Amino acid sequence: MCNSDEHDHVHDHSHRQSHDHGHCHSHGHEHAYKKSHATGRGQGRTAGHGHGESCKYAQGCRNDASTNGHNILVVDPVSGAAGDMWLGALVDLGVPWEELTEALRGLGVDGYELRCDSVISKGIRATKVEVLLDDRPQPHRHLHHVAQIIENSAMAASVKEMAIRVFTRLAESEAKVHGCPVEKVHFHEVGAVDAIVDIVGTCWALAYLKVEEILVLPLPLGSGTVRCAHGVMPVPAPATADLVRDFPVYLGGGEGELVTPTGAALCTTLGRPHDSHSQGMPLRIERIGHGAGTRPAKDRPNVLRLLLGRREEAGKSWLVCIGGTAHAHGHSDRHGQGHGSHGGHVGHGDQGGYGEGRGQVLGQGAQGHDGVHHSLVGQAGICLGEMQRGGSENSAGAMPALLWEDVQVIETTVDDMNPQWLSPLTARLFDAGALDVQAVSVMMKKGRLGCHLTVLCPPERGAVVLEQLFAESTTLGVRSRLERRACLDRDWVTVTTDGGPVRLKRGILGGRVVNIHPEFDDCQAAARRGNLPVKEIHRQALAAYEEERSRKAE
Ligand SMILES: O=C([S-])c1cc(C(=O)S)c[n+]([C@@H]2O[C@H](COP(=O)(O)O)[C@@H](O)[C@H]2O)c1
Ligand code: NI
Repeated sequence: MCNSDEHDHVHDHSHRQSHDHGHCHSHGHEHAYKKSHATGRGQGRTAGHGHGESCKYAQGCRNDASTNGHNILVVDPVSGAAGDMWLGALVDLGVPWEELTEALRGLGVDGYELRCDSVISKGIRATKVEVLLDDRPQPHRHLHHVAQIIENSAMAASVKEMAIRVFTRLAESEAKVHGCPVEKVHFHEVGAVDAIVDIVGTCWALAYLKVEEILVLPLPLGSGTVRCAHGVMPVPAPATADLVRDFPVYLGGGEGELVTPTGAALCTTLGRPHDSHSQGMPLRIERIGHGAGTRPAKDRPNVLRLLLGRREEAGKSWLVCIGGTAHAHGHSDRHGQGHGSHGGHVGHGDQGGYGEGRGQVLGQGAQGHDGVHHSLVGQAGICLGEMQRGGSENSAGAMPALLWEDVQVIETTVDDMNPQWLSPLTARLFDAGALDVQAVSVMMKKGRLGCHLTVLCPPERGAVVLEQLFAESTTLGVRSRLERRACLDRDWVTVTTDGGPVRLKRGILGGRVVNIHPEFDDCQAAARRGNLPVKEIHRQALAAYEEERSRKAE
């Protein structure tokens, strides 16, 4: 889809293509039992039924994000992901159709009508959104034209930014694939409207729902080939293959093209992969939406499923077991989505502070060894119940919210390492991003005195930390787990002692100082400067702080 003299093939992301989420088929879904409404451009032209009413089966809209935790959207590509499926699923979640179409009309793009139907796909009710083009000719649009359309609209700046970001990635992938500069990429006349509606509509809807984080489950890429304007292309389509780099995918999962470039651009630009770091994330599912694709469902519903929930930071938590059934101990599949870990949480209540309580596990999205998405809607093993976090977290009402974050814990035990190497090892681990390094002496087999090392690091530093651990120690293997840690807010105040300035680190909970600690390095430096014992400087620093506090209180 590059518009250049030397490279002139037409990029027809077109309604008239015959790909699987194909846009040209009238109603490929099994059975449209309620025609909700359609709306057009211009004077709010209505086609279909009941313009002005909401999709009857869509859940009531709500955009009242509460203050505790944040809104998270889990993308479950049951049968793939395409732009129209995204939009359908969001409407199904409760995004009001009238407001969405009104916002899209504000783009000033003519020549199409939008349609929203409630359909049944393999026993699952879903919302199907279609962009129906009329005969008006469409201009060729390059990335900058699309960006201009979006910029000129009255949408919120955040929506514009998101949509342009998605389009830019799409165009960059096309440029890479077709070997042309990104400015030469053009969105073919028909496909451009489709993509504009799907991408801008999706970004608008995500902002409407106040979604703050998007997690994407492994994407089934499908198989075979897809026919488009310039011939037959392999599945995944080249742009899709480029866009899903760094995201968990699996080959197959159904015949034909399951993830389109637009669907891939939305998932991978706005979301992050659901991986070991988000396993076990406490989440309360509030709404579920299904967006239907066009091709007829075969062995599973042809839907994209969106789970909208709240990632909770304190108090009651729900556990979503994604990528596994509700086993306490299970197996892991070849996609690295462990099956057992969450069951372990529920059974033992020993990780991340989640107590035993009444376990709530939603098993879904399990993948078998053949790489096929086994757990279909309707087969998902759901054993739900409320689960309380253990310990002081239960008293969420009384205790101010804490900031919870993921932390990776890496452990190893060695009995053959020169203890002198511990010091450089520790330094390297900190350089690699470790938050803490602990070493304890342990008696190991054959009566050998060894060393048990525990390294804490942010999950994203895990790989680099591991590399250093293997490079600088004699270990042949490590254990790793993801835990949750809660930290107090911190700030610094500086006081003057007889040895000079010393900073004090304060720990703050709900606006109250609950911890205060003179920084040891500062105390040591001040002690040297003032030729005083460190403990004296420590005492002076606390006294100076107390004095200042009392003075301010008066
Ligand atoms: O026509 C061209 S150049 C074309 C390129 C690509 C690449 O991956 S490159 C893909 N497609 C197909 O177009 C349809 C529509 O995709 P949307 O994302 O716009 O829905 C789809 O089948 C692509 O594989 C066309
Ligand atoms: Ni292309």
